[in-house]
Amino acid sequence: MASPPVVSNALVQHMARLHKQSPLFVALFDATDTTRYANPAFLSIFGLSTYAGLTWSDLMRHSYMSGVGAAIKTDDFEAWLTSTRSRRGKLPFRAFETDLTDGRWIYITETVDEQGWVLHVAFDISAMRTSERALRQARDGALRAAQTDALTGISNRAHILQQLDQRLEQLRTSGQTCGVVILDLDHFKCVNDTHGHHAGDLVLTHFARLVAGTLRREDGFGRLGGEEFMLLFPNIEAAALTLTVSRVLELVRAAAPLSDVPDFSYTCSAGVAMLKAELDAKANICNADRAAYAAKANGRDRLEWAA
Ligand SMILES: Nc1nc2c(ncn2[C@@H]2O[C@H](COP(=O)(O)OP(=O)(O)OP(=O)(O)O)[C@@H](O)[C@H]2O)c(=O)[nH]1
Repeated sequence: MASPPVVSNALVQHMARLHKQSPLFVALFDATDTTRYANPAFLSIFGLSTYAGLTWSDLMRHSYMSGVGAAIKTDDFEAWLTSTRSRRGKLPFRAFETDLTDGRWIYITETVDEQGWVLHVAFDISAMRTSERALRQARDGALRAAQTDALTGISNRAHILQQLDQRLEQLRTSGQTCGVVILDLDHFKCVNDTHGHHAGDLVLTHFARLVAGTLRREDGFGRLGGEEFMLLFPNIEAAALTLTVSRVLELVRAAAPLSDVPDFSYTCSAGVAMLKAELDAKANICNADRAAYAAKANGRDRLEWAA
């Protein structure tokens, strides 16, 4: 059998030279979403001369603040970031179109490896027929809406379950482990009953943003329904998962999400499990669900591991 081609230094140098001169926008981000490579064309989008130390979120924030680069049309950048991050780097491949502040229109491809590194290759499609652009944009918008929870902006049930299937597949094919966590807000009915449904909505939105801010890019976070959420943590040890979830519970406990009621606080309970290759998606969810139920039964505001 022929052996796989060797990636020699010379080959790498050719690739680097070609990327440098290519009009394609090429960038590579590691699992923490820090830029590890960006060619001059990519940097020119943002009017930057270096990418050193910049994360993808930094690039987006830079665009938003300076008006150079990605056209980000929102009044609430942090909400936009939470929502966009819930779709970013979750599936092995996706492609979409976006516009730049200078009026250019680009087509972006996003390829994700099993270690959570993301390769972007994008190209300028400004010259392509504009008549079909509105249609394509509507299609991308519809896809985003179909994946997004309307209230919190994170993944909806269908999107997080799609990610769960993906993680199960990776566990079966390459042994890549993944933690699954069910988070359920405590006594949430009481929040609605005491402070009103609108306040309840604010708490849910606040919770989603707070938790999203603690996650790695490859982690999945979705709202299953009501006050129940699911998290997926690929490539994590049990001890680290316990620490991460404990930190989430701590942050929630310390939060004051209602500015009108400054002494209002809330808690949540967590059921934690590692995905099991021999179980289907439903049975894996049941496992974490049972643990969440135990956390409720044992007094709430705590995490329990699945048996
Ligand atoms: N404000 C608001 N409330 C919601 C939403 N979705 C579900 N709820 C409410 O969430 C509450 C969930 O109540 P329960 O299932 O009894 O659970 P709980 O009060 O959190 O009690 P425990 O889970 O046992 O701690 C219900 O009152 C629902 O009406 C939403 O989108 N917005």
